[in-house]
Amino acid sequence: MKLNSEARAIYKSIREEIKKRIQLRESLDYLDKFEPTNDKNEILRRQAYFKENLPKITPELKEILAEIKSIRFKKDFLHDRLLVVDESEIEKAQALGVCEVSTEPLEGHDLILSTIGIGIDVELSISEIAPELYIMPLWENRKTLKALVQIGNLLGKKSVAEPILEKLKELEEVMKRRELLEHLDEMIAKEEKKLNEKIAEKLEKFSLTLTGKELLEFLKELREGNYDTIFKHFSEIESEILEEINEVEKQLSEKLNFTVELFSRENLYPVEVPPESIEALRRELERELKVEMYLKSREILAEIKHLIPKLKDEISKAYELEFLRAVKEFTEGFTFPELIEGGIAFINGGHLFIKNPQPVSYVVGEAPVKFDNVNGERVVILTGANSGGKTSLLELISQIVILTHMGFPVNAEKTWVEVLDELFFFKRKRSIYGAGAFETALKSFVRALTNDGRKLILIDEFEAITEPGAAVKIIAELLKIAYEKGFYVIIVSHLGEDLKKELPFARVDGIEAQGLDENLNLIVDRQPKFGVLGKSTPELIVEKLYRTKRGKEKEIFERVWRAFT
Ligand SMILES: Nc1ncnc2c1ncn2[C@@H]1O[C@H](COP(=O)(O)OP(=O)(O)OP(=O)(O)O)[C@@H](O)[C@H]1O
Repeated sequence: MKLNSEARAIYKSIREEIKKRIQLRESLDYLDKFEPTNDKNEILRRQAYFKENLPKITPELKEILAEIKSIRFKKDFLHDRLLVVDESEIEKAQALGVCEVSTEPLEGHDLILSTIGIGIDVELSISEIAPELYIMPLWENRKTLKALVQIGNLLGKKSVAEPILEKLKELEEVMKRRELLEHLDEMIAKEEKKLNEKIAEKLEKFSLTLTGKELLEFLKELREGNYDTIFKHFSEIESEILEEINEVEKQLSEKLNFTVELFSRENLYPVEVPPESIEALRRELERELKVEMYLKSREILAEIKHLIPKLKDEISKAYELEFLRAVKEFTEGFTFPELIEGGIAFINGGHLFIKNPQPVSYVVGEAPVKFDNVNGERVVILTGANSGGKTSLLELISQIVILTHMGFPVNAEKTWVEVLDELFFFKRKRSIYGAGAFETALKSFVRALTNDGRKLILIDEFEAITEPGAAVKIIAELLKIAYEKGFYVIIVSHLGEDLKKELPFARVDGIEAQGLDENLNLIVDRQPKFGVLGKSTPELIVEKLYRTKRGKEKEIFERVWRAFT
């Protein structure tokens, strides 16, 4: 379906409304599949799709879907491992491109894998050589997996994320240690500090327990060359300190699942861990964890690899579900239009961008709905009060027509729409006057009339850019052409009376102001009266000014107002 630039702007604002409700970037692509179309079957197909799927959306899905992230399995070159293969396999192994390949063991790798029995046995496949490339993205996206499980439960379809998560649990232990390794320095520094505080306390207590009597005893033993006793006394404290050190090392070993000997026994106070010992420990731990990580990943992958294509499927289904959820949120209270031939009509349509709009019903052409004073007119002149809602009505009609052609439910209680080839919306340009503006407007209006096809042409006050006399002639002639070509036209005009004389086939509708409310605001019935010329009621504006102004101005407004009464 073709839209002129102002109709396209309305389409864009509708898209924006849906877009801003979509929480996942990947779901935005679905919106592109719903461009307005003039293919009736396609519209019916889209309606069937929404009718089937929108009821599945429940409110709980919003929060769960927000957790979904795409899981990317990227190929990467792992520098920590070497693959040793036979001369004949070298090309194939290199083509995998995931790690260094050689025909003999080389120095400097944490992991040696091999097809010829030098190191851990592997086959020539990425999942055997670098299983972490699959397992790590899954591990890092556990939130997505959990969300998929929840979505599955809500929709009554078991998710493959469930067995994947179950298997990934086997990785928890290694991962915990990996995390500890990241904080190794802090952890050791903390233990070191705690230990030194404890030793300081012990030393202080010990020095207090050395009484004067004991001191004299020591001197005696010393004189007699009885060093053992003295040594025994002092070594008590030394063994207590060593015990403390052992205890701390035991705890660290348990945490890291690795025998740790860090503290120097040479210097007992303050105890110190030499930086090179920490470094050596880190290297050792890293190496061990790498091997463990590799083996566990490989084992897990062997069991879940076949589930990955299904998982990818589920994720793209989740993106689609998020699109549908946003559509459902946007179209709450909307209904599906019926596709008919011969006209466009709706009952109680609500403008999308007016807060608490008064619902409006409208018809152009023939539709299976009866309104008084309506006889299937295809050309309508919309007249009436200033700020009555004429422009807003044209916008509402565009919104309903565009949503229909997108295959969406529409913002009205009941709707009938003929499938169209083109929608034109000519907006009034308030600020541009003069020959240039007139010429441009005339050209685009004529362009809208040239080709054949099923068209709806909406025009907002064409006469504003030329003088009323000429405007009647021009508009009347153009509307005759539109009528002859079978186009639907709704034109806002203050020249309703004059145009009606020229165009017997056209209907004139009117939006009317009913008076002023207690705050002197215009009370307008936004529902146009069919077949009735709408008065523009400037006397109400005059009355408002007379009632709100003071002094000399008030007197003048009063005189003008009296002229109406
Ligand atoms: N159905 C409605 N319900 C509530 N408010 C509405 C409705 N239609 C229009 N309005 C409000 O009325 C005001 C005037 O609307 P609009 O500009 O469409 O009137 P208009 O008849 O085109 O005015 P003008 O004669 O100045 O061109 C706007 O503020 C709009 O939000």
